[in-house]
Amino acid sequence: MIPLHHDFRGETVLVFGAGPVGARKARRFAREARVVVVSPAFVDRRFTPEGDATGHVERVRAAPTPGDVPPWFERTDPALVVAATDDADLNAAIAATADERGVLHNRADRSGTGRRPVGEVVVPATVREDPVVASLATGGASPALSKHLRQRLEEELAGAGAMAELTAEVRTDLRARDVGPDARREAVRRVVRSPSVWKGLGDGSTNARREATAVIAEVVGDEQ
Ligand SMILES: C[C@@]1(CC(=O)O)C2=NC(=C\c3[nH]c(c(CCC(=O)O)c3CC(=O)O)Cc3[nH]c(c(CC(=O)O)c3CCC(=O)O)/C=C3\N/C(=C\2)[C@@H](CCC(=O)O)[C@]3(C)CC(=O)O)/[C@H]1CCC(=O)O
Ligand SMILES: NC(=O)c1ccc[n+]([C@@H]2O[C@H](COP(=O)([O-])OP(=O)(O)OC[C@H]3O[C@@H](n4cnc5c(N)ncnc54)[C@H](O)[C@@H]3O)[C@@H](O)[C@H]2O)c1
Repeated sequence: MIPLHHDFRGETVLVFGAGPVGARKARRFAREARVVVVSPAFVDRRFTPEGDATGHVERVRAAPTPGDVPPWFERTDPALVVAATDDADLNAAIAATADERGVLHNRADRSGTGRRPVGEVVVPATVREDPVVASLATGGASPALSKHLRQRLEEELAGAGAMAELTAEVRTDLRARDVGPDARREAVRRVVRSPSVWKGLGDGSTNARREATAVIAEVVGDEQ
């Protein structure tokens, strides 16, 4: 399986089932999308989006049968549908409806590395250091391992978002100074590898910027 990144801003994600898994997926997608969760029961779960997102999750109390599934697609026009109920037949009907309509779908009740239709997506564990995002999956083999590796990567990626922003600025500055592409590439490479810049990011962006300027000067001189 090959990971891709989707932009869900302005889109709707339709989730069936509000157990721990449905709630987790709803929080995840509410970071960007409008999320509608359909379930007969909502037991004491958190539905506020992850991170600093301001979106919200719409909860609809209903217990659709497989035959009731298509009208939900018409009502909400989803970009992605999540089947997270504890009813295998219903989850299968949700997946089949999505497949017929060419809508991306995720089945919470199916793991394993067997072949999936191309519209059936797996939700990875993610580490976010905006704008950096790392996703981990095990081809459906071991979600517990994905979670464990995600926790380990969280430490590894601390500061990566700030590094992405800093190097984007560095690239823009070097372009403005008419530094040629080879020197620019070398300077940016040295910045992302520099322990002193990473350390500076931990201490605040002014320190990081100063360290980066010193590293860049080694490549292109220090004229402004
Ligand atoms: C990564 C993560 C993302 C997320 O869901 O947000 C995610 N599962 C997470 C946690 C987790 N899931 C399970 C456990 C208990 C330990 C265990 O059994 O292993 C734990 C750990 C825990 O809860 O501590 C059990 C489980 N998972 C699936 C089944 C279905 C089945 O086999 O029937 C069952 C068994 C149900 C049963 O038998 O009872 C199915 C899927 N779970 C996936 C993703 C997809 C594969 C990703 C991959 O390729 O690795 C896939 C295929 C479909 C999908 O959901 O997209 C999230 C961690 C988020 C984080 O913390 O970072
Ligand atoms: N992907 C994962 O990480 C993962 C982890 C554990 C379990 N699972 C699988 O995913 C399924 C969901 O897990 P869970 O722990 O949240 O289960 P759960 O049993 O706690 O929740 C199931 C939810 O589905 C709802 N539901 C029942 N009938 C419905 C209907 N007709 N329409 C809409 N919603 C309906 C229930 O009210 C409940 O909110 C499990 O059955 C299991 O197979 C997946």
